[in-house]
Amino acid sequence: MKPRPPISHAYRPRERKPCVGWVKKYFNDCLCDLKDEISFGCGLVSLISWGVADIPQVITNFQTKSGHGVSLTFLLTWIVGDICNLLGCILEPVTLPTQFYTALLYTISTVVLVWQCIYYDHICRWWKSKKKEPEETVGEDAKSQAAAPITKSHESTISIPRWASPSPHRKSYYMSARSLARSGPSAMQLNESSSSSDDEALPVSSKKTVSAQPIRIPRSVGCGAIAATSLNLPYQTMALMEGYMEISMFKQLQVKQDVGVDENTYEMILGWMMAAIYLGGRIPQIWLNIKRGSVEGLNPLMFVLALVANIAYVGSLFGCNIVVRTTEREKIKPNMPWLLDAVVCVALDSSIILHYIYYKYIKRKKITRGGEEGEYTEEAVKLLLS
Ligand SMILES: NC(=[NH2+])NCCC[C@H](N)C(=O)O
Repeated sequence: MKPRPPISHAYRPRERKPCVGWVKKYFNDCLCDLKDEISFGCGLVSLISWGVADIPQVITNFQTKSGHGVSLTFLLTWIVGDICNLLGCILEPVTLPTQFYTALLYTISTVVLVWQCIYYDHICRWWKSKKKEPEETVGEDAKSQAAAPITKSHESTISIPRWASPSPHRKSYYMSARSLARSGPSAMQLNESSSSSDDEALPVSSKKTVSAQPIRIPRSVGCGAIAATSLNLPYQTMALMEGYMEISMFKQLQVKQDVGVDENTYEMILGWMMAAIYLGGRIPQIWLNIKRGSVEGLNPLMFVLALVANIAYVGSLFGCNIVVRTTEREKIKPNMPWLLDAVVCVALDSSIILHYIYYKYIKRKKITRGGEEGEYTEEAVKLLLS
């Protein structure tokens, strides 16, 4: 391990202003010039974007009572990547508090999202198929009664519910750019009913039938879980903030005891693992969209927010840590996994957003134009837009 550069000299020449009180207090960071402020601002944008990124998808899932629009494999890779990232934050002696909080925030929100998808797509289905069995028996009895010639029509009709759902920087010592950069990034669109090309391919009559018979799933469970998680979050976060402050003090001590910065092998392994997992995770989502030829149930805002968060993360890295704060080229190397991850994620998220635009607007227009009669087309448009 290379000896850590003397902490106290790292940024002192650039210190011109006193630290900003709340930044010092809550983020344990000191902004001494405009570049620091830009960097911190980018980190903050990234933190906020990540903090809310999953909410649109959570809302869409709640509205559709399904998580089929988003790939569960993609979300699970996010969680695995997040765990690597959190471990990296804890191991890294010079991690910024913004990084740690961001990582914690998106891990929690992604856990909520995954839980919701599993709940709607697996637990609910299983539970309803269990309930369905006795009801089907009743339905068969009803059918045989209906077949009897004397039975009146209104008595014979027993509707059987279909339960199956459709589917930085530290002034006191050298700071790794990764700290800010890690505060990463996804988008959502509130109240948008997503209509897939699968739906679009359906004849109008069958679409009407589907919309006339909404699948009813009790909301209380999903609501309760989300509310409970959200209510608990501030308290958990406060406790974690306190915990983090302690860890960070301990880490500062470590730094002073000349712990190496650049060549933390475990951190690098975790960093590259995290980057590979995050990047690989987009593939199942892209594949799902292509396979279905549809973006039904997917909230694009999640990816728009991820895009903003990743761009802001790169901005915070380049804006201050790597280019400005650190002049030594070799300091870029340890931050490469985070930098590469954010840059490639921007490209992949852009492609997912383009997919969304294609399936939602361009492909839909083509289908609409393909209508046989004016009336049919208009009606189809209304249904598709609804
Ligand atoms: N659960 C999360 N949102 N994790 C953040 C992932 C960050 C990573 N750069 C990505 O865009 O995939």
